[in-house]
Amino acid sequence: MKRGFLNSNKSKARMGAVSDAIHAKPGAIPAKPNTLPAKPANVPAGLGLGFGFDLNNTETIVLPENAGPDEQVTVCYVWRGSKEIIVQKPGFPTPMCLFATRRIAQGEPILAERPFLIAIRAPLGNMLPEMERRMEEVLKRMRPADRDAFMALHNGYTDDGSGEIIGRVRTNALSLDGLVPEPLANTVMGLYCCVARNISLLNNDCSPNTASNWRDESLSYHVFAAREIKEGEELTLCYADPFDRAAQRQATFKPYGFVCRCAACLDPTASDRRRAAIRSINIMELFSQWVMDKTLPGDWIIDKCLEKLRLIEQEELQCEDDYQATLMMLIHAYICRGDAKKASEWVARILRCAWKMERELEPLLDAESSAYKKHSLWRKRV
Ligand SMILES: C[S@@+](CC[C@H](N)C(=O)[O-])C[C@H]1O[C@@H](n2cnc3c(N)ncnc32)[C@H](O)[C@@H]1O
Repeated sequence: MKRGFLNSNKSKARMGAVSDAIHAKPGAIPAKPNTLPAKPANVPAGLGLGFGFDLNNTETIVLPENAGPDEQVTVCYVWRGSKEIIVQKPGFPTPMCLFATRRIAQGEPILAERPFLIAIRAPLGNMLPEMERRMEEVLKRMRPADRDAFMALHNGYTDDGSGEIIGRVRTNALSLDGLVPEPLANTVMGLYCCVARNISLLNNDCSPNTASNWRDESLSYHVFAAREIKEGEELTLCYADPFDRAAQRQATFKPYGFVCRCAACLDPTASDRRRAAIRSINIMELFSQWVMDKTLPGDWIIDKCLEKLRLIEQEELQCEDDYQATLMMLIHAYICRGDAKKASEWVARILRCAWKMERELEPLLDAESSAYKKHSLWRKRV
């Protein structure tokens, strides 16, 4: 999960769930890519690229439409067509779950929340005043308590013409994959962001201790512990791409009005070197090479994976896709070697990445499972 501009059971249970292991205090988010419905939603004629950034093709909707008075709702300022994408999702609106946790182990759910606002990512430049005016109308659709909570959020964009609302969105929004009608998806207009009461309070750390995913079917963000979180540790996410160099990340944080003093930013030379090394180890390519080239030692790819994993853990970047992808290659490597016992140990590790929801791997938890012998990679490299 990244900040929007950079990169929650009936009644109370639907409101979003905050683990009792966390506490929100003043000054204290590609999610799994969403799939579009099999049948494309009805998109009004004229909503296409040729029409450019035409705000007349937008609408304000409140979802779920028939929410009870104590159910969290989201005011969405979106392109026409997104409403159909959302309401046609199988299971929508799925009730959210309550989590009760104390010790925060890797993969434990911490917070599930339906945002109070989803909006088109604000355009820059001369569109800002028009966007701000439209957002004033959007805010009128929010419940008073949500509006108050929104306006109480920090605004770091006070001197770039953003306005009070757009400024708060830009400071606090998390980006959201999907939900954009087909003609606009994969364009500069094809990105939404959302603001939520609790998740928007997460501060930045370039080695964040949370990872999250967005679930269309409940219109909610879910935050998990990306690694073991100690008692008293602040919960964080990264507002920038953590693989950017430290200087580049600081430039990204500038409009937010802070200088990051996390461990990676305080020792940028060593950290930049390790982060570059993580990215330089293309584990998928190396895996293909190892499967084809039988002259390479049997444990060659395993050493590469372990090296990458060591660097990721040193930089505390378990929230990043590289971590889970490396664990997956280790599992594949052991399956290729016909070692179900070792593979199952790494399956147990990857299943702790609960934010990734790799449920199809569950049968491989049991080293005796017949799923191993049926696997397409079984004993491919013995
Ligand atoms: C999304 S808000 C986070 C919640 C905010 N701390 C608050 O009190 O509302 C983003 C703002 O928090 C502050 N912030 C976030 N991460 C920070 C950090 N690592 N160091 C200092 N300030 C930070 C900055 O003022 C930033 O504009």
